This record gives sequence, C-alpha cells and structure tokens, in this order.
Amino acid sequence: MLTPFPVKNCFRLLCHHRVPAAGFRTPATHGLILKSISNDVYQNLAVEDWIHDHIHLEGKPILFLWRNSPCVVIGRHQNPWQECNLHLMRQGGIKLARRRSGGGTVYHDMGNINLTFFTTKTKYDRMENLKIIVRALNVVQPHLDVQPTKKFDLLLDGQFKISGTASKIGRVAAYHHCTLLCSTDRTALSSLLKSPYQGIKSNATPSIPSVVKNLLEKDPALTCEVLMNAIAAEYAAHHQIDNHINLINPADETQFPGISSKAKELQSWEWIYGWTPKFSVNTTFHVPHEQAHLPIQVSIEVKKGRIETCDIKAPDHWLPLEISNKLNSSFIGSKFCPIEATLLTNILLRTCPDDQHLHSKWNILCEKIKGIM
Ligand SMILES: Nc1ncnc2c1ncn2[C@@H]1O[C@H](COP(=O)(O)OC(=O)CCCC[C@@H]2CCSS2)[C@@H](O)[C@H]1O
Repeated sequence: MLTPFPVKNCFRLLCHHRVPAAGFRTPATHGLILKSISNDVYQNLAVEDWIHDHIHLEGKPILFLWRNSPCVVIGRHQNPWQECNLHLMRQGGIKLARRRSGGGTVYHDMGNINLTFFTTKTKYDRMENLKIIVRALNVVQPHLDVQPTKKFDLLLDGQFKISGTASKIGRVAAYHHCTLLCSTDRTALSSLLKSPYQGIKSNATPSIPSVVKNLLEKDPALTCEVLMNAIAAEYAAHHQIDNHINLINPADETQFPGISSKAKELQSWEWIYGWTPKFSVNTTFHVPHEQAHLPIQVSIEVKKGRIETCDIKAPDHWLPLEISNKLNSSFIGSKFCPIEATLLTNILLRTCPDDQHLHSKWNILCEKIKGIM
C-alpha cells in the first residue's frame, strides 16, 4: 500500500495556480492520502501550514498521516509553563511545539498517530472524520467500543480518551487534526504534562486532562502501522478515491516551495514561547538562614515571553537592597527562560562585591529564580 507516488504531480494538480501534469492518475483529482517520512514535529506542522496556505481543496480533500519523535504540542493560545514540565523536557531532550490550532496540550511519540483532515471550510466536518476513524478501528477489531464525544474526543469503553481533536478554520480552507493513542509511553505523557510551576495567572486556554489509554493495551493487533493503513482504506472508501498512501518528505523544497521557512518559524522562540498570552507569576520561596528559612517574594509579569516587570523582595539583612534592585532591573526585557537568566545573573555577579558569603546567597537566589522559568 505504501507506494511512492508522484506527489509533485499531485500537488500540481491540486494547486489552483499550477497547470495539471500530463499522464496523471485521475482518482487523485478527487483527494489524496499523504504520509510524512519525517518524525520531526516542526516539519510536520509545517506541512499542515503549507497545505492550508497553498492548496485549493474544492472537492479534493486530503488526509495527512504523521508521527513524531517525543514532543509536547501546546495549543495556539496556551501557556507552556502552565501546561508542562519544561525542566523535565529540557533534561530529556523532549521538543516543545506550539501548533496553529487552538485547544489543549498533548504528548506525542512514535506510538501516537496524528491525522489531519483538510477540506474546504464548507465541507469541514469533524464528526464525519471521527466516524471514519471509528469504522477503521472496527474493521481491525469489531468488538472495540469507541465513541466520539461532544468535544470530539474519542473514548474507549466509555471512559478512556484515545484521541483528542483541534482545528483551524481559514477563510476558505480548514483542517481538523486529531491524535490516536496506539502505544504511547503513558508514564512520560503524564509526567511531562504536569506543570511544577506555582502562582501563574493568565487568560491562556487551559487543557482538559483525561484518563488516557492505548489501543494496543486493548488488543495487541492495534499497532500504529495497522491503524494508519486501516484509516487510509476507510478514508479512501468514504471519499471514493485511490487507496494509495503517498509518502512525502517535508524537507523537500522542490515539492513544497517555502516549507523550510515555515518550519523555521514554528521552531522559533518567538512563536513557541513569545506567543504566550501575557501572564504573571507570584510566588514565595525560602532560603536557608541561621538554622531557619527566610521567605523571598517574587512577582514577575511576562509579556510576549519577556519579563515586563520584576519584583524580587529579599530581606535586606539577607541580601542588600541595592543588589536585589540591580537584579530586578536587569531582568526587565529579558526572555523568561533559564538560559537567559543564567547569562544575566552571571554577568551581574561580576559587578557584586567580592564577598564569598554574598556570592553563595546570590547563587541560591538565582537557582530559585531559574526554577520558576
Ligand atoms: N496524544 C494524546 N492523545 C489523546 N489524549 C492525550 C494525548 N496526550 C495527552 N492527552 C490527554 O489529553 C489532555 C488534553 O486534552 P484537551 O482536550 O485539553 O486537548 C486536546 O485533546 C488537544 C488535541 C490536539 C490534537 C492535535 C493533533 C495534531 S497536533 S495536536 C491531556 O491533559 C491528556 O490527559
């Protein structure tokens, strides 16, 4: 089923500004099934952007199948500090991506399938797409109890979430994309989607946590490969199109002109962190002092991912006011991120008096501050 296909020609035929290629298989004019050969979340999200922006979909729906190496994907209007454990992600090399569609945060790995259904805005129908998935699941395992919910999740046995949905609706084109949990690392999923950060206030969209389950836990026959093929077959039957899975390479600029700049944008700090709706952090941490602990109050406002105001209040006898004031003003305008905080505080430390006692307090304080980022 996974035949390499002249995808370049498919796109020529589907792009309204291009001339149809000669000798092209006619069924593809009614729609296409694509599968990415890349497991890079930014490249795959760039394919979605590219298709959404370039392809004239009138009567020619597209199904795009893709999987990613471990990553966390937040919704367009979310706050990553509220949604996930960024420390754990940095330690484990887990990528963070912000998608163009709204909604909550999900974890992806190679045990999770992503399905993007592209249509015109008028043909956009999430329930129809979910029914295709349910029919495909029932072809592989007829006794499976999977039902779509009002929020377009898919529930297994009436209680376990196996799929989450989000959408992007443009002026003429739209897409509905969803996940499907086959054999995802559920331990990683739950630990990475637990925020350790305290005292954040924002208007960002919150996620709606659910109890999740993998389809493979229900039946070992339900692997990602089997399910992708079954869904492709059901999609082809529904739309009466060629049952071919066309492999595409999102890094191929000849096939997708301009795609690398889209991937670059999706990978940029400005999009992933800088797009976060304005938020504030109000927290207190404690530092050791003469067999006791002193409270340090921190109040920070973050706009476009950068510190707009910063008020770190340490007792004057613990850290001279002059030094905490220096720290506060130097943070203004800097990225709310531990790497930038490290650079800043190291530079600032050199301007402090050469006092070992003071330096060790300074280090404790800076570590605590980096801990909230
Ligand atoms: N991979 C995956 N699939 C299903 N459910 C998940 C997954 N990861 C986490 N979760 C659960 O869903 C909630 C969040 O649910 P919530 O309803 O808030 O958000 C979503 O479902 C968003 C789905 C986005 C789908 C896109 C398709 C391609 S790119 S991402 C989370 O707290 C977990 O409990």
